[in-house]
Amino acid sequence: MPSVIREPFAAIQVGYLGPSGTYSEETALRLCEKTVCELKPYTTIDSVIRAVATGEITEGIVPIENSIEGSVNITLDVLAHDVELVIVSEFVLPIRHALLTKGGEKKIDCIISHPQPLAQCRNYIARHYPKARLEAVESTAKAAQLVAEGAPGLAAIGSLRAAEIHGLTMIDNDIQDCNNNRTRFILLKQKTSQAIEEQGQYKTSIVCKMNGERPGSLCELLLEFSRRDVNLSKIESRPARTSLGEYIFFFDIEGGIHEAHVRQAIQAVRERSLWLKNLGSYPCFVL
Ligand SMILES: O=C(O)C(=O)C[C@]1(C(=O)O)C=C[C@@H](O)C=C1
Repeated sequence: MPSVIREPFAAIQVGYLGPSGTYSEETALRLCEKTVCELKPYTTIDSVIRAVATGEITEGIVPIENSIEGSVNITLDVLAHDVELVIVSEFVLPIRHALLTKGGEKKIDCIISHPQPLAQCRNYIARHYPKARLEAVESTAKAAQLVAEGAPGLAAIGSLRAAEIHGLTMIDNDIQDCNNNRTRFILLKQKTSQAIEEQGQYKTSIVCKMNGERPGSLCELLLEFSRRDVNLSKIESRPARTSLGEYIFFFDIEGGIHEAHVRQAIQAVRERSLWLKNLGSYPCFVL
């Protein structure tokens, strides 16, 4: 199977975090299985998102949340502050990390990976390589590339697919701190009138900055959902970037914008907010 589908005249160009061998690429390949599209690697997650925003590519696939380490902050921050894009679908990928070296050596001085996998394998590293230096790079495949090009004593944390692509040897597998490790990816597009099929379970993502913070403000905002029987599947706060201690809130709402109670709850929350961005309604991922 080619690692990148190259269709020079494809109307859909999907950007992902490269180089070849990342979990993001694996997700992009699965998502694009049935479509003719050109897959384009980028060196960072934010450059993928920004390339969709400028129209350089039509779609971008980026990680947003992991079951061990939580939110991918760069994705949340760029979506909230820097671009006007919508989420059109989500995909959940099981993540199984391996420890990879060039010649199968087990004497390791330095472990290289993306910050998320380094955190997802924190206990394993502390138990087996407490003295190893940790080095964070842009992606797991970039780490594999560096190990392949570097001196002995370097190890990468990444997938078996990355090992195969970059010619590394797996010295330990399934090293993530929890077995059921999963990362949720989202597919982003520019804002157009979103087609909703009105079938199946939908999810809507929003981000807002509350208007005023007095005792009970967040509780009153949450009541707008509960009063309308709208369930939330995720709440996350991030710095508002206005002042220390000021936050913005991300909500994942069960239901689509085509459902009246969801629309009304969002409108009520908008009225309690300084600003609110609708990040899109999209079908829930089902395994
Ligand atoms: O480095 C990669 O392989 C990626 O696709 C990035 C990423 C992430 O940012 O969370 C994706 C899934 C895994 O959780 C680990 C790393």
